[in-house]
Amino acid sequence: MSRYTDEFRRSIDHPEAFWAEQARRIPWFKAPERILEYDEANHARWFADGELNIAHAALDHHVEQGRGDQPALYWDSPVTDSKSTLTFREMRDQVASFAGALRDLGVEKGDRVVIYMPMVPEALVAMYACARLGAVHSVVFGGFAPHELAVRIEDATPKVVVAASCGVEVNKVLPYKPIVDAAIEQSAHKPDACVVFQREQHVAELGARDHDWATLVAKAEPADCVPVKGTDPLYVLYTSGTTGKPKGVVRDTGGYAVALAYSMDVIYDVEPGEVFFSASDVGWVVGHSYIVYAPLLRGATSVVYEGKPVKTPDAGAFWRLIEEYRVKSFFTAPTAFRAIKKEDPDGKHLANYDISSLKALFLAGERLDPPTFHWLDDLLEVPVIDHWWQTETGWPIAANLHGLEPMPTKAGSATVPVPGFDVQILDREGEPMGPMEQGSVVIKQPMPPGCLVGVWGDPQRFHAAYMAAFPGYYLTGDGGYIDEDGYLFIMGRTDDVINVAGHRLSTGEMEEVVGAHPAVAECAVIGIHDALKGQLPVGLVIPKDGFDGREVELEEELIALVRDKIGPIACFKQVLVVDRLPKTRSGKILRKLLRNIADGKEFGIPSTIDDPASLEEVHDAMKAREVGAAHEARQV
Ligand SMILES: CCC(=O)SCCNC(=O)CCNC(=O)[C@H](O)C(C)(C)COP(=O)(O)OP(=O)(O)OC[C@H]1O[C@@H](n2cnc3c(N)ncnc32)[C@H](O)[C@@H]1OP(=O)(O)O
Repeated sequence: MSRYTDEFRRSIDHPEAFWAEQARRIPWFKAPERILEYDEANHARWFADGELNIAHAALDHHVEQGRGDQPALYWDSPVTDSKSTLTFREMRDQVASFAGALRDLGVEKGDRVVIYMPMVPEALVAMYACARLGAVHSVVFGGFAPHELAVRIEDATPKVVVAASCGVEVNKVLPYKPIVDAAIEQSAHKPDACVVFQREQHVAELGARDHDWATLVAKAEPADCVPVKGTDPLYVLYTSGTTGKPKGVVRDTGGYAVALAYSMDVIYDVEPGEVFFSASDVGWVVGHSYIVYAPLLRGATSVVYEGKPVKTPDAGAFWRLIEEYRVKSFFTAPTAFRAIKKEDPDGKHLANYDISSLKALFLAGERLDPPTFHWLDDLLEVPVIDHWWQTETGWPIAANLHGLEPMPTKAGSATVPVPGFDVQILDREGEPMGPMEQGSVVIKQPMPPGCLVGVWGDPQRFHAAYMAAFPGYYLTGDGGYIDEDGYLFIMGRTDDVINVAGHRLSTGEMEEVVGAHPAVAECAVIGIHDALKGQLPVGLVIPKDGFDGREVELEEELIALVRDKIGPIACFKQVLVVDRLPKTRSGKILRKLLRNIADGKEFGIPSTIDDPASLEEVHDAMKAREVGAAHEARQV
């Protein structure tokens, strides 16, 4: 039996024994004795009686073990022309001081703190400071508009909001304070206080509710780590669902710490003292798991990068970082390499750098398309590893287990299920499917440690969204198949969630925004293939009777509305005005068919269609506006 097969079987056949063993990777205050339990809704709960603090495990513990002078973070910010290093000791001390400042504002165990910050070390300090107090952080990505921030503030009801005065994009400074103020204005819940970390690129004006980070910290006493239970929440991270309201994914503390520590070993193969670089953002789950928590838990150094793959200053940026910080494992989204490939198709920048420290490249956040895989595989002398996971799972579901038993790669496959994840493919009736048969990708209960334990404040939604479709299984929302060798192929979402540049977005939410425009009678937003960003949203709208404005103006207004309500990362840039939308006789818009047309695929006219002519009209409109590859679509 291979090492992988042995480990995987043990994790599935004897989960309690397997995870009790992995739990020894963590310095608990009180080691767990109750390893796996089920709550009243029959969902797994891990390490319920264990006591720990993840800030202690990731910082204080390493200082106590003699790593105090080792860098915990390398911050590299080409957009502000700055760099700095924080050792484990400095990081622990900054976290303890900021935790003291939060405590002075009344933050206690279980309170929520919303964090709206760019890729600066203080974002990580704020997250760890919450963890130190046992408070629950909820980080919101800086590319979200005030409305999105407001929805999250209203749902999480934080006592305090922590923000930076600004974010810095390639060539623009984005003041954050007006966004935070507008969000608090829109939210029914008002936090007691807002702490602002002032950046020199833009200093924010502070109001009555606001506190300056530096002033607060200067007078705060450092706070000790508050012991929390293994099952106590560490954070809430919102993710797009099929409806307008995002879901607050709740992560526990003990299971998450154990899963991350395990993954750093068996998947990413990073040892204490080595350097891990994840080019993402603290606002996404990749940032939470593999910029903030996992590297430091492992005693490794994390690179915090405030820049882009291209234009900061060029397509050699990642290679420069790998050389400069002697990065061993590097993780990013495929879209980042598509951007590099576009600017530097022959990979010429690579020749300027010594990347011999790099032992593996990991990609996730969206499907690694075979052309990008082959481009990287030809360019690099290290394994190019696609792996698949979700905000909900917090760590990889399927991967090539580089630290356990590297396997041959297959383009388009995330390789094999990670130990702990009993991945299965089910048909519509919930029956298991055979090799090569495509169906719903599900995970048989119990989910391993580290996965979501609920939707914040909404147990019903947790059950309905993930557990109800196939009792006994977690519904991933992705479709795919397993081949004869046990390799998993993820083919895309089975719902209306789209992936734009590695950002998971809801077309349903965009439809709510577009449909709220006074001139719009009906609309559909579909995700179409895009060579750079993976997918892009396109709107199709039917104006209200009597609409006498100009279509081009309506399009501009709708684009501005989505940018204003959701944010620039929605990349909503094209709207078609049509007379009718193809629907079934029961009134359901035929979105899959619309997607197929926009993607240039062959399409048939379904027998359930209400009015076949509507399809031809939309196809003509798409061709006229050069939407995607609609000109290649053929009716069969
Ligand atoms: C495995 C579990 C997961 O899936 S977790 C999610 C993993 N996903 C990721 O890590 C995301 C990967 N994508 C990226 O890092 C970026 O898209 C990369 C590839 C770097 C490209 O960035 P960029 O050129 O800015 O394009 P974009 O599509 O991201 O941005 C579109 C517009 O939004 C803006 N934006 C972006 N980030 C911010 C931010 N933090 N604050 C404010 N605005 C932001 C961009 O400037 C851009 O705006 P504009 O439309 O040009 O005005």
